[in-house]
Amino acid sequence: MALVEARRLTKVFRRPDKPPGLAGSLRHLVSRKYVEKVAVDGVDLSIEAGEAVAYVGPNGAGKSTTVKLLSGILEPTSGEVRIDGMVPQRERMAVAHRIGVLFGQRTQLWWDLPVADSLAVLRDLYGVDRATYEKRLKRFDDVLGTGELMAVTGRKLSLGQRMRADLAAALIHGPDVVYLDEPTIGLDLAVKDRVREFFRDLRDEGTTVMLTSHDLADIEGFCKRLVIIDEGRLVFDGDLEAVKDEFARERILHVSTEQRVASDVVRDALPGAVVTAGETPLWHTIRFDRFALTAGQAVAAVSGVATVVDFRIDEPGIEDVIRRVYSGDLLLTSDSAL
Ligand SMILES: Nc1ncnc2c1ncn2[C@@H]1O[C@H](COP(=O)(O)OP(=O)(O)OP(=O)(O)O)[C@@H](O)[C@H]1O
Repeated sequence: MALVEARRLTKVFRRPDKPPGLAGSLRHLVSRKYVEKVAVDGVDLSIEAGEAVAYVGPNGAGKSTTVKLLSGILEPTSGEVRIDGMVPQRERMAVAHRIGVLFGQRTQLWWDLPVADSLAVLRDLYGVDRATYEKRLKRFDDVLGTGELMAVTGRKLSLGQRMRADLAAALIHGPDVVYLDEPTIGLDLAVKDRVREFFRDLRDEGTTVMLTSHDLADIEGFCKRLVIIDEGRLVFDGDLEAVKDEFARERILHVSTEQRVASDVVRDALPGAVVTAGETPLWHTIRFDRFALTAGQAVAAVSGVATVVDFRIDEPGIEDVIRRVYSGDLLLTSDSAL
């Protein structure tokens, strides 16, 4: 059995449908109406030990709700979750020892306590022995620079400091499954880099990671598997590189020539490609289907009409893949990835 298993996982939220104002509140008192929101809709997901999975989707797609269901914070409306065979909603303490959760938008540090005290409370709660605790603190300090934050109270931390301290709090008990929900949101680039490096270390040590992020740079080079959710349903579950290869067919070649050549001339040399003017009059941008043409053939074709001085090729990014899934271009069916 996989380390993390969700079967037909569903969460329906019910909230009062209350007309605005006092009159509306009074009316709601006598005739209560509710609206239902299906936040997670029949999600099946299996994550093996050691996998790093990217969980992406547009705003309101159901990502955070899934993470809350997988960690036992929320009770599913139907379906079930198992973490190493245990149901997190029932075996709370046993599962809490195995998982770490970081919500980028919310802290789990105590507002009025110095970070050191928050971490010590968590240490005692999880029964982490002193030597292991000190070793982990040192490591967090080495990679995340948390040492300088120890004496600062939760409320005084800047966002970047808060995230680093929260990561330490999420991992102080050495969980083997970690859910990271928007872990780099609002961080400056230097802190992002440190945090990403830390995630790579975690993954390389065999920690199972599920990462939710709108910042696709968090995902590239970190997660092998991509899971996409939209309106509560999984619309894609597969290998990130494979899907990039299969669906991001377009290659973009930027080429500069010694002499000016009209785009039409280049276009005639490259039937099927889309040729537009580049960043300077000596550059052209050529979009082509990589299954129809190789980059070498494209460069050779331009060389036939002018002397090529320089070129570069843009690889398709994960943004392309996700954009295509959202636009319905990349439709997944039961006999493809899902
Ligand atoms: N406690 C709640 N009560 C009612 N509706 C909720 C609750 N929590 C989430 N929702 C709704 O469920 C849907 C999914 O929300 P969720 O936060 O899981 O999305 P998300 O994919 O994490 O979005 P984002 O990327 O914006 O954080 C949204 O329509 C949201 O408004």
